[in-house]
Amino acid sequence: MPQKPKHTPMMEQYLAIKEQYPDAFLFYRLGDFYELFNEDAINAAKILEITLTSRNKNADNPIPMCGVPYHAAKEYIRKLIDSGYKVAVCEQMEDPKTTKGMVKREVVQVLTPGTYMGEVNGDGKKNNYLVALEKQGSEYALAYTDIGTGETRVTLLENEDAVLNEIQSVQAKEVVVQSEAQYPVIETLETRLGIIISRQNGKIEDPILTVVLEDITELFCQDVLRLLISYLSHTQKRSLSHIQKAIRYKSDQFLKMDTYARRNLELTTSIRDQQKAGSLLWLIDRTKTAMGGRKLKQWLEKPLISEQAIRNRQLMVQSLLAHYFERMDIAQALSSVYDLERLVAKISFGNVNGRDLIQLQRSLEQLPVLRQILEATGDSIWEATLKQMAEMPEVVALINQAIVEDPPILITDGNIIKDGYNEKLDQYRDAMTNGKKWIASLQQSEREKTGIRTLKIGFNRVFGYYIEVSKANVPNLPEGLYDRKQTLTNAERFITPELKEKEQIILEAEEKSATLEYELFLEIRDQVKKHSKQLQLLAKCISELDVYQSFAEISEEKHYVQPEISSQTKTIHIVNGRHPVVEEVLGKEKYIANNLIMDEQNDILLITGPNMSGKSTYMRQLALIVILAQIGCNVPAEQAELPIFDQIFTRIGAADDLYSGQSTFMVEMVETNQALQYATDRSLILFDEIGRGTATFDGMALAEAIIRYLHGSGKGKMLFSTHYHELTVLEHELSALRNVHVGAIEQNGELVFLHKIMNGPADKSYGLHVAKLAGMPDALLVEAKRILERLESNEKAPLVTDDSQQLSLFSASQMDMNEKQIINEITDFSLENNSPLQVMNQVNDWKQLLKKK
Ligand SMILES: Nc1ncnc2c1ncn2[C@@H]1O[C@H](COP(=O)(O)OP(=O)(O)OP(=O)(O)O)[C@@H](O)[C@H]1O
Repeated sequence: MPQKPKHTPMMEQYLAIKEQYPDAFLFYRLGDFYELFNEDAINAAKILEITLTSRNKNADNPIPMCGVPYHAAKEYIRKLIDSGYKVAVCEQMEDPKTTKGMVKREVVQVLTPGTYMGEVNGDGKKNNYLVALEKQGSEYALAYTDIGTGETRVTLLENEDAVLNEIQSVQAKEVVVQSEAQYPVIETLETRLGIIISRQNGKIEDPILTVVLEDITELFCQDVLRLLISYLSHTQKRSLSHIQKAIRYKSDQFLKMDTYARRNLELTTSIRDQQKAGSLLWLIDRTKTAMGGRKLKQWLEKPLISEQAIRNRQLMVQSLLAHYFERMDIAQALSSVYDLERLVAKISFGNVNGRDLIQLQRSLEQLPVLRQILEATGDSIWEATLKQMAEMPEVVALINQAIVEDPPILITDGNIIKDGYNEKLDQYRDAMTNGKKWIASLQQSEREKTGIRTLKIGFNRVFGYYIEVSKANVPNLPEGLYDRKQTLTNAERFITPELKEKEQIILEAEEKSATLEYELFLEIRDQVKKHSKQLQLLAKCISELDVYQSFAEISEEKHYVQPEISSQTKTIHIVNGRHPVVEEVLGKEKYIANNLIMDEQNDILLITGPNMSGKSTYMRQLALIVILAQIGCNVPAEQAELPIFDQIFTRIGAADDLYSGQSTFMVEMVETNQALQYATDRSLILFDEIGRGTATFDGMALAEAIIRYLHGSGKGKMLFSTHYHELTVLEHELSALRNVHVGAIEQNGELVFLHKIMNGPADKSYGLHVAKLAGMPDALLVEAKRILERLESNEKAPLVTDDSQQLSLFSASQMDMNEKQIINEITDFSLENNSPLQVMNQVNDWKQLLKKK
């Protein structure tokens, strides 16, 4: 049997630890470096662009190796996490200087994309959620938490679509499942959406679980939370005390939008580059704190459907709108508030430093100010907020008394604690200062004593304090005055017993004071930690207040109005509505506001109009107004009356499905089908040019069939834009359908888009106008016009319901040229512009033509 290559004891230790963390890069601490070996080293060297070397270069099996200095490790770890990997940090648990044999090492934390607390990319206005998922029968339980804020939620979902939707809506990078779990959605998450799947045995006990499960009664929800906490416990290996009790939510408590809709409507990122710029969030975000920014994003992703809850938010916004100066003061006070949520997490996680505590103090100092302002409004709606915004004077006082104004980043180096806070520390400091003063005065007294004006006192790490006399002056020293310590080329160094005694006092005091400061700091931290729950509640209040003032600010600046919302009505009545983002980009003067009126009976608006005239903008405008209304913000319109919608379905624009690589037409059909299946009488459906992705007849047939299917099906309100003018005749037949069009006129030979929505179907020949403007040959345009007219005369009846249409079209092509010409001329012939005599002559011409046949 071949012998296994023998490893050094260190490698044995490394391999044993690595075996426990197969899916993470193991950062193995070796002195001042973290080293990586084997596969880890090969891969990390590539990703981190660092040199790959090897251990035992000359041996038969050199071990690939690379390393990063410990003080720079943070950046490297961040890079790996950012690229979707995990990192297990393995530290030396003993001091190598005082340990005989192998130093004990342990993994102290596993950093993963879903649990990373540092900022990966962004401005802190984004949550980083870790999701846990379980399946039982056909049902799923899903829980998530942001370890940086402790916020935790759990829900039950009934199918795979709902799971994918929820996970994408919280933008999770990592999903935890049970160790042995195997079901299709896991594969979809991993391969199609590129989400990291982590496997975990859900049985690790952690004291925080009791808190997390406090309000959760359903066993299945408890299970998935247990899995979530197990994973956190396994990876973080430290106090999770800031994780909050889980909130059970149901997805039907919020306005539902699937991933497509959210993406199409560009709520939090633009379609073009997936960045915040150009999105609705980008436009309306006037929050002053990072936690306010996160709250706004959460609200935008989950608009409300409860009339009462929406009205509540509206009241807060109106109160702030009515009190301009108070609002300005609030905004200013909020600008001095730091990220309380993250500070609490850091405090309980144990990685808080002096600066963080100063930030906490500064934030808390704004509380009385904020309370005073809210009270000054005299509005009773702030009562609940005021109750929750408890001031914490003892925390402020503690930090104020204990921590210096500008503490260092490290908590082990001293200079954090203020003078006067702790007697012992003051004594050490006195000893240090007095000792140093004594030494400083020593130089003067010794110079006087010896008459050597160049004598000086110095300090080095090896010998401590010494008296230095130049070689030339040494003979002038009285014999036996000092003890000789060191000889240099040009000087001699001496010490005295008294000097050494003082030195001892200083060094001891220095060491003791650093240790004491560290201990005191930990005590203070624990003191503050006791207020975690209160601080979290405060963070919630402040972040909401921040969103309200943000709503008020944008509403005032952009002249948005408070919409009248009601779950009773089915009428949409928007006067001079605008698309908030397009308006912002174009400038208010250039944007043409439009009404959108759909009464109880009118369920479908069929929108026609030339390309680029503004059909999809008009449709998106409605969706964005609805969403703004349901998050409690004012809306871009002069007046708005809206029902409360439960879901928004969209099929808009040409956003290819980049994630799944499906064809555009397939995506179109998938999206359309979602609406057909799941829409209710309270849903909003936006269909933009359904059928465009396939052949004309296919497309038109599908479009008409979809309209017919939804008409009278009681599936809410639908806006349907189309190029197929043929569909406009449906208005005669379908009572709940109404035609509108986007106006355009020809002016000085140019087609001018009015961007104005008008009643009735569009004029049909814009396509030809555009072709003419593009300079196509006249002959071709004449021919196109003839063909168009022929098609139109053949297709007055809707296609799908009349199979013979295809036939009559076919027979039309069998006609001879003369007949076709006559029919075209008859169609073109204007009775109004010809005298009776001219008409008779013309008819005669046609008869002659027919005879020639
Ligand atoms: N109400 C408006 N006021 C001013 N400009 C507008 C308005 N609506 C749209 N536009 C401008 O017209 C452009 C085209 O709008 P949109 O994409 O909505 O047209 P469309 O009719 O849906 O086009 P297509 O049929 O090619 O999809 C927009 O980018 C915008 O610049």
